[in-house]
Amino acid sequence: MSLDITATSAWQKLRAHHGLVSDRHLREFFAEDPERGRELTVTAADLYIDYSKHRMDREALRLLVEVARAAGVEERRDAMLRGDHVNTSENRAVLHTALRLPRGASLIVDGHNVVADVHAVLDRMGEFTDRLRSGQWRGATGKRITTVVNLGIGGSDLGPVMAFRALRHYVDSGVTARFVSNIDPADLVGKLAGLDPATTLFIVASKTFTTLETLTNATAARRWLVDALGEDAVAGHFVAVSTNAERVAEFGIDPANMFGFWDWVGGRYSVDSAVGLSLMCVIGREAFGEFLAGFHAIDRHFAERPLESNAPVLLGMIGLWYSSLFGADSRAVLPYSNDLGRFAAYLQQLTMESNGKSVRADGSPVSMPTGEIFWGEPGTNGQHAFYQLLHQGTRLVPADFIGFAEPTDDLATIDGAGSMHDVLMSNLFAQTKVLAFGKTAEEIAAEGTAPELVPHKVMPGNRPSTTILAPKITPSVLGQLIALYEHQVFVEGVVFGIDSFDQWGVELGKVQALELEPILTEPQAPARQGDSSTDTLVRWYRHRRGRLV
Ligand SMILES: O=P(O)(O)OC[C@H]1O[C@](O)(CO)[C@@H](O)[C@@H]1O
Repeated sequence: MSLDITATSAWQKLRAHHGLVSDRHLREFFAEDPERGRELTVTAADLYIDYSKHRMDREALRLLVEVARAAGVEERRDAMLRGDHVNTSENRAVLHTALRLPRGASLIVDGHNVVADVHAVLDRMGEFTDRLRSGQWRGATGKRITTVVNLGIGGSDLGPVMAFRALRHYVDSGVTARFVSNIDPADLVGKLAGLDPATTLFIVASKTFTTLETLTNATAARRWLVDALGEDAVAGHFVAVSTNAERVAEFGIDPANMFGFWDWVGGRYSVDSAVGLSLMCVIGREAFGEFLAGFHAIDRHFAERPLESNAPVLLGMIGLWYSSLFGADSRAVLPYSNDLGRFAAYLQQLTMESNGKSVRADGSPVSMPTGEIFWGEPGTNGQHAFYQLLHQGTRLVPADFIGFAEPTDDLATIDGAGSMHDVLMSNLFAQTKVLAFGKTAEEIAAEGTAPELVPHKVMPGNRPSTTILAPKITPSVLGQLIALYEHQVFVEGVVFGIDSFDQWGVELGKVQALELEPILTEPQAPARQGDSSTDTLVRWYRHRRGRLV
């Protein structure tokens, strides 16, 4: 039986305490507890995390930790880390943390040391990328490969594409990358534009090697290559990343050019597996090793720190405080870094595919809202778009601000005296301050504002945020940030009592799309799907495509 956390005394105490503090303002919390800005912080590897601007006192934090304990977060964490089958609906271990264990470590799962397997694949990836980057690996015409095109979707795309952008300063060898995911042909056509088949290598990345989008794009890419260079060129221009050697071979890729991983790596947890091959191609094996070391540093923090000072536990429980008790639907992720422009999109799969569930592991219905909706854009762009709602809207949107001490690029300000990066960071600090403390009607009136304008200008404040600071975007820091969110998702999932590692909800749509496709394309197919909306939409489409009989 899965535990219903809401039936525990720990939850009831938390709920009761929420009733006492939920109407209080962050201004009051800071006035009563002036040290909270210094003390409600935690350091995890290179990350400095300030969680003081949350609508809670220290007692609420204590009770949140009590709930985490009552839910069995420590036991479930340890079970995951040692390879128990915590993905119960698929009866699988969940071992993305094994992907970043250092060489020489040992983790015996079902009688087998998985760390040795992980490093064997990493070594093969390293050898391949060394050859590619040094120009030893040549295409069919003898030319060096200058572009790798990753063909994958979901977890086989979002991680590499996000990290490639974030780590653009580490692209160092004349090999660059492009990423194609969508079955919309515009994606492949757009990304192939300007590429020379002779200098292009495709990485077909698919855990299952059955995903329609990826196999369709891979087939189209193969045609593009063969049309230019002939069938014999395929071997030198296609490699695969998958757990399914049989399907890879069927597709025509030599299994010698396949980089494997295992069913205990979930797609959305796979950027640090062979799925990161495209990233390794452009940043090299050493930088990729630093990326993995960053994940591992947070894994250790998560495994070893008491819950009271455990960053993923605290942040996961704070997320739950808002989603379960304040009814907040979403969390904004606001990196003050243009290079993290795809970070929110990456987190959307991580958090929403993991925790968007309605039943607990034993099939019983959940007793609280699950799955925070993650969204966001880099600052300062978001300030000129949706921050109005964050500041004065009626919805409560907790936000994660992420910033860096050192810029990846810097330029002088208008007067030539300052640094644009300093301006960027002053915006981050200003936004968290204004969100938390706002500006009262009295303060606005005292500035001589016309009385009728005062209500429009009131900044209510009491809008919570976490601030995560790091020295610089390096491969290690990026790994740390990803692992920080991976483990938050896990913590929340344990409290919900759900299986955070399956994704049954995406299957039916795939099946129905396969059923509908011939109805859209075959003129003689009966255009009836049984419901009047789908029938009418299909008829509209067939009509516009000249296929209406
Ligand atoms: O790597 P694959 O097997 O092609 O799957 C791609 C993505 O599709 C999903 O299964 C969802 O449809 C994701 O979980 C996964 O990351």
